[in-house]
Amino acid sequence: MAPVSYRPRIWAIGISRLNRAFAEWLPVYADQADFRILDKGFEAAAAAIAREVREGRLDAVVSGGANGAYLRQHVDIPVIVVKVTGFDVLNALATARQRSSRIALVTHAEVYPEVEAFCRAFALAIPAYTYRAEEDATALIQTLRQEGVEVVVGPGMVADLAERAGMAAVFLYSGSSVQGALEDAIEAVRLRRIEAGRREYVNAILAHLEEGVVAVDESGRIQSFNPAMERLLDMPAASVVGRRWQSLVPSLPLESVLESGTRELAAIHHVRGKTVVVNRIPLLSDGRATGAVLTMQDANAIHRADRSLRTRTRARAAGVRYTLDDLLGESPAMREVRALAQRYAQVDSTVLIQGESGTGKEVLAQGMHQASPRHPFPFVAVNCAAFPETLLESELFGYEEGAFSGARRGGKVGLIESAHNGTLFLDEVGDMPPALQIRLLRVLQERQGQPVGSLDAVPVNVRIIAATHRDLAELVRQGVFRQDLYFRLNILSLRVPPLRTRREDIRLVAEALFRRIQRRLQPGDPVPLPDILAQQLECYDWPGNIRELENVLERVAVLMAGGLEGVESLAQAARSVAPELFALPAPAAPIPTSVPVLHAAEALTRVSRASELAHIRAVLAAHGGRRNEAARALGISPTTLWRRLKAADAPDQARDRPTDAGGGDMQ
Ligand SMILES: Nc1ncnc2c1ncn2[C@@H]1O[C@H](COP(=O)(O)OP(=O)(O)OP(=O)(O)O)[C@@H](O)[C@H]1O
Repeated sequence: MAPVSYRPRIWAIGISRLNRAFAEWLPVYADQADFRILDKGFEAAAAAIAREVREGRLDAVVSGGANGAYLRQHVDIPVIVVKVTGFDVLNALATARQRSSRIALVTHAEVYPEVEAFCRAFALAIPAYTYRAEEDATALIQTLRQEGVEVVVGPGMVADLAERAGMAAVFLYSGSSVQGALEDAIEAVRLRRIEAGRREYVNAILAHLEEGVVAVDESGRIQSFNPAMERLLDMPAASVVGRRWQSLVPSLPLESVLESGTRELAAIHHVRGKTVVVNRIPLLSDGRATGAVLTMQDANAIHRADRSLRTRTRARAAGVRYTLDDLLGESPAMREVRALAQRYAQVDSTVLIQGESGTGKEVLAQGMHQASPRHPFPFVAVNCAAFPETLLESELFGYEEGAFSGARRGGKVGLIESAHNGTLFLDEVGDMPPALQIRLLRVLQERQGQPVGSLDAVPVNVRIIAATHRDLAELVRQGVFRQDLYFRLNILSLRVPPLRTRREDIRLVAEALFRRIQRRLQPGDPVPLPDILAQQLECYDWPGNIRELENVLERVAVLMAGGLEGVESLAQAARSVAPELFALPAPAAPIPTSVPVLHAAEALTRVSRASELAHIRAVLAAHGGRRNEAARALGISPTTLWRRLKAADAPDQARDRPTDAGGGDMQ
């Protein structure tokens, strides 16, 4: 808003008589404005004004007659023209009449209707003439002199010309009309500053909007053009303000809104290669449109906002629990994994994490997300092995309303889209059905997903981290995993080593996890891991890796929370809660003699499979054949346990496969 103390800077511009009148009246207003009298006309005056306006030193000018009319056309600030009232004219005529009866009235542009009416009413014949420019006035004065006119009544320039031509002259402007013009000029500056203050305020608000806004006046000329609109139309505001909107963007006219005074909302248009949503709103004053506003939004932005609203709850629910610091292990292999993960977190390339079950692949994926610039956005994890094919498809890609019977109203946003701007973690990617592999490949190649039943692909910005416990290269060789997808996923690669290959980590990880578990289970200071137990842990092979270690430690922690004294009782109790630790002569389990030695490589796989099987059987036995308990102890699901036993051709186990609900011996 205009500061209260602001003093308007005004020039009074006239020639001879008018300037004398200004000089007479200006002192009256000296306390309200800074005035300066300029004795110039037309082009010279316009050039001087333009200079001053450029420097920001002038707010308005006051002038009269043809000069005022000229300046109005040629300068960018308010020009207040001294107005001649009918009363002024009659006064001047009365003065002239005292000198001679041969009078002529010369006015700029128009003959005053009051004078005509007065002359008619009193049957007076006073010839009245008009002029538009200085040349007309000079020629007219010569003619009047030749016609014998003795007194000319007119504005300053006309009066000067008449005197120079040897006639008498009476100045037309009265003191009150000059006074009125000076007061109007002060008021015009004041209003203009208030308006400028308001415009600045509105522009400051508009500058912060994401939506493009243009405001036009009644004639369709642009008054405001915000930065968002500059970006959308790629036009700088400085070059468009004051121009006609219609000439800049003819495809989005505002004329109809200005004429009808009715708004048009949410119309879709294509402008400069973008799809935009446009609102056109008239600015009404007393029911009449005095301007209009057009707002424009990139349809993609609305789409994204809509999607993010729809997905917010889901994305939040995903949550991220781990950072890279939570990935325990100080062996060289684990240090290397953490260092690589830290580096990979900084880029957007797809990462493939390979490692046995329970080695911390998800911990690693979450840690990378947390260490990446995407950390404020969602981390969405999908277990590709956990869904039947069709369900996985709709979970991943979402679907449109009515895509299939049973489809939810309003459709459903897929997990890929939910991860927009964040990270999508595809766990067990090796188990992804072939039909979905090709769709995932498309997401990776084109960075867009296509909801089931929709023709439109939705652009997504996600970083993909995939993980598998399976040997993907081998699956490619067997033809069950697409080679092109494998290459796309395996851009950056991380291998998490199993715990048995880094035995030096076992104690350290176990101690840290033991503390963590105790803190979770009960308040108070955690007790250290008993040494006798730590030694036993170090001797074990950990087929279920850290997940299995965590399970064993949790059982021990529960046991110790119940109160145990003495090494003996601890060893005995540990034997009862974690019999698997005592079941095998670890670490170097002897190669079962039933494994025949063939080629070296094959023998190795057979050996590891056989030792795994022997171990599973031992744990199963230690748990009295209760598969669910044994699976939990091994850190694998009952289904996996069943599968392994079946693969080893154990028909006795395969017969009573556990149900998905984890039935069997669970209870
Ligand atoms: N290096 C580690 N440091 C600390 N905790 C770990 C580590 N590795 C695994 N864990 C713990 O083990 C459990 C299993 O980890 P995670 O789910 O990340 O394994 P995974 O390799 O993804 O297993 P799966 O292949 O079965 O999905 C988690 O509870 C995690 O806290």
